[in-house]
Amino acid sequence: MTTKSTAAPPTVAAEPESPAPTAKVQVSKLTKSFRRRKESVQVLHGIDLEIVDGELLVLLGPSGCGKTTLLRCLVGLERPDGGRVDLAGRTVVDADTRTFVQPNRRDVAMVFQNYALWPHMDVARNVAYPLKSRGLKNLLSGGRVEEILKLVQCDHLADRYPPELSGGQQQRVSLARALASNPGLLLLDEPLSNLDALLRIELRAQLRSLHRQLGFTGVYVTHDQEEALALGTRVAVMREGRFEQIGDPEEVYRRPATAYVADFLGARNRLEVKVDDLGTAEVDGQTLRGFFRPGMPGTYTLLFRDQDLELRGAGGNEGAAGRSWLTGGTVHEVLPGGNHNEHVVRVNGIRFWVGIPASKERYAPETDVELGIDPRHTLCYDADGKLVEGWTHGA
Ligand SMILES: Nc1ncnc2c1ncn2[C@@H]1O[C@H](COP(=O)(O)OP(=O)(O)OP(=O)(O)O)[C@@H](O)[C@H]1O
Repeated sequence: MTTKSTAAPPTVAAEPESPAPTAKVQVSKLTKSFRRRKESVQVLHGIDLEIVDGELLVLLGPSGCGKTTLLRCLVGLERPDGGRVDLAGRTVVDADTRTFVQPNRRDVAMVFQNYALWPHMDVARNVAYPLKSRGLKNLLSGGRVEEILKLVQCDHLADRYPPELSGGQQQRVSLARALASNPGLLLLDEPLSNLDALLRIELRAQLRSLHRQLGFTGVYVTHDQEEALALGTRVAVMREGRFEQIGDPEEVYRRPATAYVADFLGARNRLEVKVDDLGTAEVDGQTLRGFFRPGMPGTYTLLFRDQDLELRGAGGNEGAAGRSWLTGGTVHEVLPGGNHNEHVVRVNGIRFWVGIPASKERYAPETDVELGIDPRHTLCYDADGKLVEGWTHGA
């Protein structure tokens, strides 16, 4: 038998505290509106953000959610209406005191989607430009241009002009130009989105190792979730000018805090369910037993990633253990892919995308199928779109 102890809990020798990392970038209550015709449209709604030294924060979100506007406020190309920005302890924006430091007086460099190199300067002069304009003579004479061009594997292009370069080479050079002066903050606005798929992946890897080697502090804008997860030391998912979730990339991917984040990170298959007190879930006239634990009646949204769903022929009994099967499905279309064949399936008018490994059976259009769902690979959200934890025995 155990008895409750009334003794004071054992004391643990205090670890010597490591100094709290200081914020390199501190943004508070940042707001920004634009005038469109006669109306004012608010694009940033009181952004609060801290970025520590060496972090590469990725801003992820759909078109129009305010990612670029936030970057432009950080570099000084937009003047915020309200709030404050401190870079390395120096206030560069403070709406209350009407402080606004011009872009060339902030220690910030930016890489643009369209490279923005000076066409009349060769590569070496493009890269040297920020060193000259900031009067960084030591870096100039110390071989910084050659060094940084070598790092981005463009040293052999030093005397070429931008129009003579491929898109990938131009973007490497613009990265070298941005990094040349060791800026306190590097901003990257969809730098890879003009490149073809293979080059994107190659440059993504190169960017990651550059970040590892140089340890720069950066903010990287993209609407590509793979890019965000591959590059970010932290990921911030934006929605209509606010942060919906900020966190470790793995955490944001595994446990999206809201249905919006889950949907944006690939959980695009959706089932609305009504659950009774015993944990029995009704899905369009079908019943799922044992999926929910008892004692949490209500209406929930279940979200699934394509690769977490399974198919089997109608009336079949095969399939992985632990799955529940929704009957009455029909394969609508199949999109063959390299590793996965995407099956578009309809069950009672609800559309699902099911990614079946290419090594497994591929179902022809019009085949009657059942859809396998597994609580261990299901995300559950309440009526407000908030993540529900501990909703199933199976997870
Ligand atoms: N100068 C401007 N004048 C008026 N509206 C603007 C201006 N700049 C941006 N906007 C509007 O602000 C909103 C946010 O734009 P922003 O470029 O920040 O979005 P985004 O998330 O970067 O989108 P994308 O991924 O398409 O670049 C959009 O609705 C856009 O039309």
